[in-house]
Formats: sequence, C-alpha cells, structure tokens
Amino acid sequence: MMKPPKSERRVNANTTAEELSWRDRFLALRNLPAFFRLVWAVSPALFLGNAITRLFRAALPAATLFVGKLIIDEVVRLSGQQGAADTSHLWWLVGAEFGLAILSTAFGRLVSLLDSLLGDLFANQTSARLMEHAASLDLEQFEDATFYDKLERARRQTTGRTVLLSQVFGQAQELISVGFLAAGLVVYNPWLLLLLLLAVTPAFIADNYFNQRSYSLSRSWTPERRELDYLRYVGASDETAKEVKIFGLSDFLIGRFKELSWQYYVKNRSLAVSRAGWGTVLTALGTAGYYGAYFWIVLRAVSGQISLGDLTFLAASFRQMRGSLEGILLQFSSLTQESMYLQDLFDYFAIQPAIHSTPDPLPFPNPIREGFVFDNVGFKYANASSNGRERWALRNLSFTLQPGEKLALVGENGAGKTTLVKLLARLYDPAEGRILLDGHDLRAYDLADLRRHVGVIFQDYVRLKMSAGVNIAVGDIDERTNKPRIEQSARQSLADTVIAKLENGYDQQLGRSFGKGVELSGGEWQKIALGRAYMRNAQVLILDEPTAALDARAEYEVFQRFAGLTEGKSSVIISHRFSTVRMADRILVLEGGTLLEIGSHAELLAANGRYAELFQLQARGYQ
Ligand SMILES: Nc1ncnc2c1ncn2[C@@H]1O[C@H](COP(=O)(O)OP(=O)(O)OP(=O)(O)O)[C@@H](O)[C@H]1O
Repeated sequence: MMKPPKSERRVNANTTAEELSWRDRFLALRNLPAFFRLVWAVSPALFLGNAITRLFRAALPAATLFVGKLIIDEVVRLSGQQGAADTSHLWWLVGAEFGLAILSTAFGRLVSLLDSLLGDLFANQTSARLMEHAASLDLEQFEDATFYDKLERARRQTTGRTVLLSQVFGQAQELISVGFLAAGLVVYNPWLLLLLLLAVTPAFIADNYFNQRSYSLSRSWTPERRELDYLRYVGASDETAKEVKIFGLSDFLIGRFKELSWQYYVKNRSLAVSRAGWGTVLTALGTAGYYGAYFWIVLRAVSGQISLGDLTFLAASFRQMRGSLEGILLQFSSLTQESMYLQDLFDYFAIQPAIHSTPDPLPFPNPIREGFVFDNVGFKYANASSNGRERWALRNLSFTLQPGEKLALVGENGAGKTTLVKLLARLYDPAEGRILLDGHDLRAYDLADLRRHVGVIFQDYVRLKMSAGVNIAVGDIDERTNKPRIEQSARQSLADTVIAKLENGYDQQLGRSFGKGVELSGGEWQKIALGRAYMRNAQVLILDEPTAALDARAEYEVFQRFAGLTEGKSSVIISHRFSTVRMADRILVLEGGTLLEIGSHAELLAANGRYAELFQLQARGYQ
C-alpha cells in the first residue's frame, strides 16, 4: 500500500488546519520524497525525460541574454569601424540567438507535454489505488463521517497533484536559471543581488500567509463540500428524480445548495480580496527595488564604466531575475501548501483496517464439521447511542448454527438480525464474546477464504448499472465469462424469465444511467440479485429478506429451489414472512438485540411465546 515513512507523517492527521504553524508547513515538505517515489513509479521514463528537458531549458535564458549582449557589443564595435566591416561574426551570433529562441520554445512545449502525460498517468493510478485501499478497509470505517472527509480530501488529491511535480521541477529549473543569471550579476555588483532579495521578500511572506489561510478554509469546509456534492446529486439524478417531483423537493434542495455555496463563496471572496490587495502593494515594493537597481546600472553606463551590451545584459538579467526570484519564492509557498494537501492523501492511505487475516490464518474448513458457535456475543455500532447511552445492537447472544442446518431469523425491525449476519460474515468483529467455527475463533480463519465460503445476499443488495449477466455474476465475479453458469443461476433464481424479456438478454445494460439501459421492477431486480447466491459455491448461504419484493408465486418457487441449492449446506434466512420462516429447521427469535426463543416452528408454536404470537398475528391477517 501507498504509505509514507513515519518521518514523513509528522504532521498530525488530526491537527486542524487553523493550528498549522510555519513549522508544520515546512514539515509538510517532508512528503515530497514519498511523492516523488510515487511519481517515479508511475513512469521512470517520463520522469527522467521531464527532469532532463527542464535542466536544459533552465540554461537557456542566461545563454540568450549573454548572446544578446555579445550582439550589441559587436554592433557597437562594427559601427565604430571605418570602411567595409566583416559582419560574419555578428550574423553567427544572431543565428545563435535565433537557435536558442527556437530551442526554448521547443523545450517549453516538450516540458508541458511530459507534464500532462505524467499527470494523467498519476491521476489514473492514484485513483485506482484509492479504490484498492477503500476495498481493504472495514465496513465500520465507511459508516464514519470523518472517514468520508478524509476520503474526499484524498480523492481531490488524485487529480492536479502533478501540479506539484511541475512546481518542484519548475522550481529547480528556475533555481538553475537564477544561478546562471546571478553569476553574471555578481561579477558586476553583488549588492544588486541583495537588493533584489530584499525587494521580493515581503510579497513572499504575504503569499505564504494567504496560502495557509486558503488551505485552512478548504480543509475546514470538507464536510460542507461533500454536502454540496450530495445536494447536486440528489437534485439531479435518475434515482431521486421521481420523489423530487412528487414531493416537490427541488426548491428545498436548490435553496440549501444556494445557501451553502453562497457562504463558501463569501468566505473565499474575502480571502481573495485581501490577497489581491496585499499582493498589489507588496509587488509594487519589488518594482521599486528593480527601478532602484536599474537607475544605478544606467548611471554606470552613462559614465562609461560599462558597455552598452553590459547595460542591456544587466538590465535584462536583473528584470528576469526579479521575475524568477519572485516566482521561486511564491512557488515555494505554494509548494508547502501543495505538500500539506499531499498529507491528506497520505493520511488516507495510512488508515488501516481493524478486520484482517492473522499472520498464519487457518483455511476455511471444507466441509464444516461442528458449525458456528456464538458464545455470549455482543456488538454495538460505533456511532450508535440514544439519549447519551450506548446502544448494543446485539448482546449476550449464544447459539449454535449446526453444519447443514437451515436457520431462520425472526424479529421486529431493528432487533439485530442483519447485524448477526454481518458478524457471521466478519464484516464486523464482536465487541464482546466470540464466534467459533469448528472450535476456532472466526478471526483465526483466512478472511478472503471466509468471505468466499459465506455468501450473503443483503436486503439492500447493490444494483449495478452494468449488464444483466454481470449483475448475476457478482456472486462469483471471476466466472463472469462463464455463460452456462450464469444462465444456470438465472434459471434457479427465476431471473431467466426477467432476462428473456430484455432486448439484449444477458448483455442488456440495466439502470438508466448509461447507453440504452433499462430499469427493472423491484421484484425483477430481486430475482437478479438472488441469482448471485446460485453463482456462489459457498458453504454457508445467507439471505437477508430475499423475497420481500417477490409475488407470492415467485416466493414459493424460489424457496423450493433454494432448498435444493442449500442441500447439505448451512443457511440463514431473515424474513418477516412466516410462510418462509416455517420451512427452516430452527427459528431464532431476536428482540432488542437478545435471543428470546430458539426452536423449530412446531416447538415455538407449542411454547406459545413471542413467535407464536407473531405467527398468529400474521395468520389472522390472511383470514
Ligand atoms: N450501520 C449502523 N450504524 C449504527 N447503527 C446501526 C447500523 N445498522 C444498524 N444499526 C442499529 O442496530 C440495530 C439493529 O439493526 P439491524 O439492522 O441488525 O436490525 P434488523 O433486525 O435487521 O432490522 P430490519 O428488520 O429493520 O432489517 C438497530 O437499532 C439499528 O438502528
């Protein structure tokens, strides 16, 4: 994974931008080596090409000025000669200056080209790494708003971060240019250099200050920026359009968007205005310094102490150096700013998942011999609390899921059924107690292997805006080109009847976002999603309200087939429909996160407890 060495992570991720001191900002520059390693890894050839081209280009300004000086001196010498003069040397010089001008343009273009190629590659690769890293993180991390802030800040760093590369390279290029020019100036008068430095320093300090404030503003507004993105999405997307219309939400959404974006604009505006004001005043100081030096050079030329060529060389060197120095100092302050943004990228990559395989993981048992044992399991969501009290989603939960057993989970909304399933698939780890599989803690097993063998179809399954075939193949994505297997799964989940009606069959794009995509009904989508369970050759199959959107006949058929699929395998079904639930070997009734009853349909009816009550309630509804 992309992780900077410790020394380069010195700027604390939690330091608020407002508190960033000059020291923090300089420390942020430590991110540069790690950044350069990343860019180098993207393309060593482009990286080297860029560096070399810039080096050559750096020498050109001083060389051009020097040739210009030689030309003027030669013209002055020739104009003072009697009779026909030999001008061949002069034309050689003019030709050389022309050549240098062409080279300068060509190198300039080449540098831009290499920058943009490298920039595109870097953006692509970093985005891919961002996704890779996201995939390695815990579900719990995705439920935390500050995580999204980090992700958002990191995402913004994938594009445009190569500006930093051009800046550092450009900076080096300018420094070399300035070195050449300074060598020329020092020969005449070192004090000129000092004057120049003094003239540009105030603008540099001001710029640093404003860059820091602009970074602070941008950072502290991350949640609002995400909200703006969200409002833009809700206000204009196929998934929300119908409710936005029905409930007449557009004014409300647009109003909120305008209010928030206006607040951001006002904050940005006041910063931009004071930056422009101070910038003007302080740059004028720089100009005054330049004209002071110019005055001195002209005086020396008038008194004959330097030649006309020297005058033009010095004046132009001085002007160019001022520009370059100003550029270097200002770039330096934006460099520290960019390095701070870089910190956001590294902070994101430094987030580590808590749920991972142990160093020597056990392979998932095949077949399962003893089953899963929940031993006094408790779990609470990190962000869950009510009236300031911690809320446990599950507590004191003990039961066994036998190999080959069909277990149904029953309970009212929020009772903890889905949470139990997530613990089984190790999307979360228990906060209390433990889950054993064949006598070993679930954490001892290889995570990827566990996920392969525990297949879950969630009630809020993902509806991919991709082809129907891929939507089924999700159950075993490596088999996405295995058409017979996809078709077989579709037949078993009744998705084949849905696909038969689609113009392009399995290749039909679903969802309306791309091309000629078509939308499906809720039940049709559910049949497609159920196909995923048949694709997966898992030992434990879990269906979380798999048939809620199916009509009665489809539900009946699905369960007939599902019984065949799970023959000899363990399965867990969550359902509010007792017609489904009663088919299970055992039924576990949850209430408020704790186990209330467990037993077969007949046993629980005989016990005449909560299950019997809920069952009779539903049965009465059908009478
Ligand atoms: N991601 C989450 N973050 C915080 N709390 C959550 C989260 N998911 C669920 N909860 C809370 O945990 C409790 C159990 O939720 P769970 O989803 O397991 O219930 P359920 O029995 O599956 O409900 P339903 O029948 O409505 O699907 C609920 O009180 C819920 O509010």
